[in-house]
Amino acid sequence: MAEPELVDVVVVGLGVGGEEVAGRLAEAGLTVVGIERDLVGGECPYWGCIPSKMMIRAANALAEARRVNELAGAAQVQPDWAPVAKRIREEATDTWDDKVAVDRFVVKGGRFVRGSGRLDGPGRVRVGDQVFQARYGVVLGTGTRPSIPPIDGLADTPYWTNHQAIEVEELPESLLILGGGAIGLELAQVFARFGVRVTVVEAADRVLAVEEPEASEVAAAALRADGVIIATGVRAERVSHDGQSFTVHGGGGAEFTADRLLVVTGRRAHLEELGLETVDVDASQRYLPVDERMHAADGIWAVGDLTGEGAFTHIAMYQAGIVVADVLDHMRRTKGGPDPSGTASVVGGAAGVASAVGGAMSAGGATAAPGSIPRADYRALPRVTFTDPEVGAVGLTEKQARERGINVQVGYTDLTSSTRGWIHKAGNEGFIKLIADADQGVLIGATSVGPAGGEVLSGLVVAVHAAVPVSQLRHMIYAYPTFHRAIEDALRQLK
Ligand SMILES: Cc1cc2nc3c(=O)[nH]c(=O)nc-3n(C[C@H](O)[C@H](O)[C@H](O)COP(=O)(O)OP(=O)(O)OC[C@H]3O[C@@H](n4cnc5c(N)ncnc54)[C@H](O)[C@@H]3O)c2cc1C
Ligand SMILES: NC(=O)c1ccc[n+]([C@@H]2O[C@H](COP(=O)([O-])OP(=O)(O)OC[C@H]3O[C@@H](n4cnc5c(N)ncnc54)[C@H](O)[C@@H]3O)[C@@H](O)[C@H]2O)c1
Repeated sequence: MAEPELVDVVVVGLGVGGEEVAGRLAEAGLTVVGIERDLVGGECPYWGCIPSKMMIRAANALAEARRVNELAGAAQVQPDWAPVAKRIREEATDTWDDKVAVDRFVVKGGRFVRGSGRLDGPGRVRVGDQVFQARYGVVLGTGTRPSIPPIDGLADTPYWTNHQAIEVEELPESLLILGGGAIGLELAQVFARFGVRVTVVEAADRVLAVEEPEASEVAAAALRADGVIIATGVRAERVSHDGQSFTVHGGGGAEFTADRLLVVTGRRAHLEELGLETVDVDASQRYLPVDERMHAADGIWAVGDLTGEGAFTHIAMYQAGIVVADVLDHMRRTKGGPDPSGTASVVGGAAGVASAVGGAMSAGGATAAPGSIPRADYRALPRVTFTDPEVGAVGLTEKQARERGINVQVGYTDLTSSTRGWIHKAGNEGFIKLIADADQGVLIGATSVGPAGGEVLSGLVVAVHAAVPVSQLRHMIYAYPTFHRAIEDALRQLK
C-alpha cells in the first residue's frame, strides 16, 4: 500500500467548480492536487453550455434569416449541420481533448492526476494506487450524470444522452426527446430548425415545469411554430428499438417513433462512488448538502451541481469563490497566517492569498462584508433557458411565493404590445412577470421571456438581489424603446 503523500488541498473532479477552486488555490501558492477522470472543465465546455449555445447561435441565425420574408424581402435558407459540428469540434472542444485545460492548471502550479478519486478517511483521497493526505481539506466537485428513468426496455436500447447529441455529425431525420426541461427544449428547437422532425415527450403537464406556467406556454408555442411536436402528461411505460428506430410507448396506447431517442430527464449525483462513508457522511442522499460556506463535513467542501443548489455553471463559479475564500481562511486559522517559509509552498505569500480571497469575494457576491468570508445566498438565483424566445427567471415563481405564505403581488405585461415588441414584429413573443412581496415592498421573483429575455433579466436580478424598493424601481428611467422598458409597465400592473 502506497504511503500517503502530504499536500495542502485535494480537489476531486475538475469540472467548472473544481477547476476554478483548484486553479485559484494553486495560484495562491498552495500545493494542490487536482483529480479528474474524464476531461478537465467537465460538462459545460465539452457537452453542455458552450457547444449547445454554439448550436443555438447557428439555429437562431437560420430562424432570423427565415424572418426576412416577413420584414425585409425574400431569403432562402439552406441549413447545413457541417459547419456547426466543425465549430464544436475545432473551436469548442478540441475534439474532446483537454490538453489546454490541463496545461492551464499546471501552469498555475497545480498537480494534475487523471483518474477516479475516492475519499479514504478524513483528509485522505485515493486515486488508483496513489494516496494523498490533505493538510487543509478536500474539495469535491464531481458534478452529476444523466438520470436515466427505469423505463421498461430503455436500458437495452442505444439511446442518446446529451453527449451523443452534442457530438452528432450527421443529423437524423427524426428525433424523440424524452424530457421537456432545459436541455430537451434547447436541443429540440436547434434540431427542428435544422430540419429534423422532433417530438418532445414530457411526463409533467407542461414543458419547463419549474418555471412560470406562462413561460411554458410561450416556449411550447415557439417550438410548435418550429415544427416540434410536444406531448405533455405522457408517462413513458416502455421503450423499444428494432435496430433502426425507437418507439416510446406511453400510457393509454400513445406511441411515438423516431430514428433516435435522446433522454434528458434530469441529472443525478453519484455520491456512492465517493467513499463518503469513510468520513461518516450519508452517501444515500440525492445530492451532497452543504452549509453556506460550502462545508459538507469537517475538512470537506463541495462545489457545483453535486450540491443540488441549482445545476448551473454560474452557481458552480459562485460557490467556487466561496470555497476558495473559506479554504484560505481555514488555512490561515490553522497556521496563523500564510507560511512565509514556503513549507506550504505559498509562492505568492500574503499578497497571493489576499488577491485570491479578494477575487473570491467579488465572485462570492454581496453577502460578504469587507474582510469577511462570503456566505452563499441563493435568493436571487438567475436561470436562462436559451430557447428563442429566451426564458429568463430569477428568485421565486408566483406558486413558490404563495406556498411560502408571502403576501404576493403579481405584475404582468405582454412584450408583443410593448413599443419595442411591436417594432420587432417577427419573433417578438414574450412577457415580463414580476412577483413582489407586498409587505416588504420588494421584488422576490421575476420572469423575462423574449428575444433578449436572458439579457433583460439582469436588471431584475439586481432588483431581487439588492432588494431595491418597488417604489424606487417605479421611479427609474427606462430607455426607450428597449425590451427592458416593459419592466416599467409590469411594475405598474403589480396587484
Ligand atoms: C446540455 C447542457 C447544457 C447546459 N447549458 C447550461 C447553460 O447554458 N448555462 C448554465 O449555467 N449551465 C448549463 N448547463 C449545466 C452546467 O454544465 C453544469 O451546471 C456545470 O457543468 C456544473 O459544473 P460542475 O463542476 O458542478 O460539474 P461537472 O461539469 O459535471 O464536472 C464534474 C467533473 O467531475 C469529474 N468526476 C466525477 N467523479 C469523479 C471522481 N470520482 N474522480 C475524478 N473526477 C470525477 C467528472 O468527470 C467531471 O468532469 C448545461 C448542462 C448540459 C448537460
Ligand atoms: N440554459 C441553461 O442554463 C441550461 C441548459 C441545459 C441544462 N441546464 C441544467 O441542466 C440540468 C439538467 O437538464 P435536464 O433538461 O436534463 O433536466 P430538467 O430537470 O430541467 O428537466 C427534465 C424534464 O424531464 C421530465 N421527465 C423526468 N422523467 C421523465 C420521464 N420518465 N418521461 C418524460 N419526462 C420526464 C421532467 O418532468 C422535466 O421536465 C437543468 O436542471 C439545468 O439546471 C441548464
